[in-house]
Amino acid sequence: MSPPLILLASNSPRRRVLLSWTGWPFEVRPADIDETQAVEETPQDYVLRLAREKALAASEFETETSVILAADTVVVFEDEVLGKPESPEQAVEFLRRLRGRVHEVYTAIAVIDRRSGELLTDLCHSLVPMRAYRDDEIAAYVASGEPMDKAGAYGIQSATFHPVTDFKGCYASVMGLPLCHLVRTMAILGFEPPVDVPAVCQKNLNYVCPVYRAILEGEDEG
Ligand SMILES: Cc1cn([C@H]2C[C@H](O)[C@@H](COP(=O)(O)OP(=O)(O)OP(=O)(O)O)O2)c(=O)[nH]c1=O
Repeated sequence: MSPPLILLASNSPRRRVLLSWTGWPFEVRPADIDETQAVEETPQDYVLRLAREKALAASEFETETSVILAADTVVVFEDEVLGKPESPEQAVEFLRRLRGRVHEVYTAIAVIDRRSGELLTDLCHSLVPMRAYRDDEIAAYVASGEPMDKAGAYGIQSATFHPVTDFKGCYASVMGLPLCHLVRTMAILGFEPPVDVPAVCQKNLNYVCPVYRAILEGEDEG
């Protein structure tokens, strides 16, 4: 089967970088939707719904692409969903709350096969331990502006703040796109990536994703 041309329905620069590692060709066209959480909606249902709604919104675009991909990431701490901070003050508050504790990150993906109209979703769950960074480190990180477009007000990938210690789950998922789940979902549609994605992840992130390995070996940890 010829490789799919993917429409990545996303504003996220991280998702662009991560998707580029799969070797699949893609175009980017963000889909803006209302991201309000519904009353009594669980974090899992919420991220899955947002990923699905972004993909469906993008399916209205005029495009030659054969697959649409959208995703959503949320941080969950003490049963509360922390999305992107609304102000620098809220970024400071989020980072103080998460400091020295473990929280959850959920990333959902939604994939639409435009040949059949089939829509598939998948969900990746990670437990993320934060280091006990100091208040002055928070202040410098928030002043850099970096936290403002990120769920929970941090980037696991930050080279200066490096907020996460001893993380063992799916790093790519916390960054915004679980490549393991994407490869699994695309395989259901009959698409294999042109490159060895675990090897590319290892090269770029310097670790072997245990979630990816579990999925490749048929035992899902995600
Ligand atoms: C927790 C975490 C989130 N993020 C980012 C990934 C997402 O871009 C963002 C979560 O917000 P999202 O609403 O999932 O995504 P987005 O608004 O950036 O892009 P779009 O909806 O158009 O696809 O936070 C990191 O880059 N690193 C992290 O460690």
